[in-house]
Amino acid sequence: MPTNPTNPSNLRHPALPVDSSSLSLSIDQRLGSFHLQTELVLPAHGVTGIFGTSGSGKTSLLRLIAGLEYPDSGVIQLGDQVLLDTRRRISVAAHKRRIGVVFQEARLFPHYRVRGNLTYGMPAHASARFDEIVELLGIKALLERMPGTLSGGEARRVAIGRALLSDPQLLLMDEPLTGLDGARKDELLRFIAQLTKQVDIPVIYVSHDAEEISAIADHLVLMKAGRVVASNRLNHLLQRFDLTHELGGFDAASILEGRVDEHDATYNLTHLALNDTHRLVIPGTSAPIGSPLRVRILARDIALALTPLQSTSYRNQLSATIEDMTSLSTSPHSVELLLNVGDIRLRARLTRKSWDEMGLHIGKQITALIRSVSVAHY
Ligand SMILES: Nc1ncnc2c1ncn2[C@@H]1O[C@H](COP(=O)(O)OP(=O)(O)OP(=O)(O)O)[C@@H](O)[C@H]1O
Repeated sequence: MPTNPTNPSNLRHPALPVDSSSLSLSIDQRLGSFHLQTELVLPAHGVTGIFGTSGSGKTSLLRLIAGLEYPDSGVIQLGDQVLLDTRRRISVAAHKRRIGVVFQEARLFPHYRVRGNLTYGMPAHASARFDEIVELLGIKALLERMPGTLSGGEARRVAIGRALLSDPQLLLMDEPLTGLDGARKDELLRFIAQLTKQVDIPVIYVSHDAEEISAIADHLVLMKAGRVVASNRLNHLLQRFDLTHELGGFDAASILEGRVDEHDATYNLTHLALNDTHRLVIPGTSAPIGSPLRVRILARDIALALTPLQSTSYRNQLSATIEDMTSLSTSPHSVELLLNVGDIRLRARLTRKSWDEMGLHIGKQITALIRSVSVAHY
């Protein structure tokens, strides 16, 4: 990779607001007829999902951050460290960026045992974390195995371990679940979601799978044709009616974070506290009491009633106010609603006929009905 670019562009890259360890970037790159023009400031903690249709520029963006590609012009800064500044002819080499990368395929060294793969590129000071990370990834029994003998999920976990042991300041994951089948994919997805909570390294997670992003991301960057359409907290973007189409693939839904309050062993249900006053009954989980849990409720899985119902199979009845409503030209039979449940926002979808017949309006108090069996948890 060149360190003295000969093509400084005349594009202006405005100063970006930088938190102590956030990632900020301003990139301009032409790849054939494709033009990546991206300005972003990403959080220093948690998982940022990069979502967009095929060819929107997700992988190109990741490769630029990793230092595997060099843009026509741009600035990339991780915390107070400038990784790239084409105008000042600064470019930190990929291997010096302290960025761990996990690709679509594990890319393990075939002639090294798992142990050798894990320690490859591990700085001496990171060796103290070897046992902890091996434990966390559940790969102790695999240490003496050759990569060719591993299952896809095992190999992916080793690749994640190798990236973590390189002592990164930032972890990039490019579709790390590609090619895994349903059960293994779910298992590794839950595992990565847990891992990102335990390891306080910011993660950028590229995927075109809405379910994966819903399970894992705190922040979402929505890309289209090389540009950032929106960048904000996942929940915030999911509430935006105007992005319903852009978030194609995401069913209109709400992501809620709660705490496990109680397990009902008789019926295998879990009670989740959403806040001081609201609870949800969801399918049973093994999550310990008090632990955080994320749930996703699809807009189409919420029904409304004017008053609480007495005899009903709906296990969840939340008192709510209609905060906003719109109709989308793509579905003229329905209306999109935003419900206010205390400090929580819920998206709901009804037929326009129900909206009219029930005399609903913005500001009206209603009861939101949610079937327990419809709630997905991660
Ligand atoms: N070296 C290159 N030369 C020409 N075009 C390129 C090059 N690299 C990428 N592109 C084009 O840039 C666009 C963005 O590619 P990129 O791989 O970043 O998209 P993506 O969002 O990751 O897609 P996918 O979800 O399919 O992996 C595509 O149209 C691709 O064909």
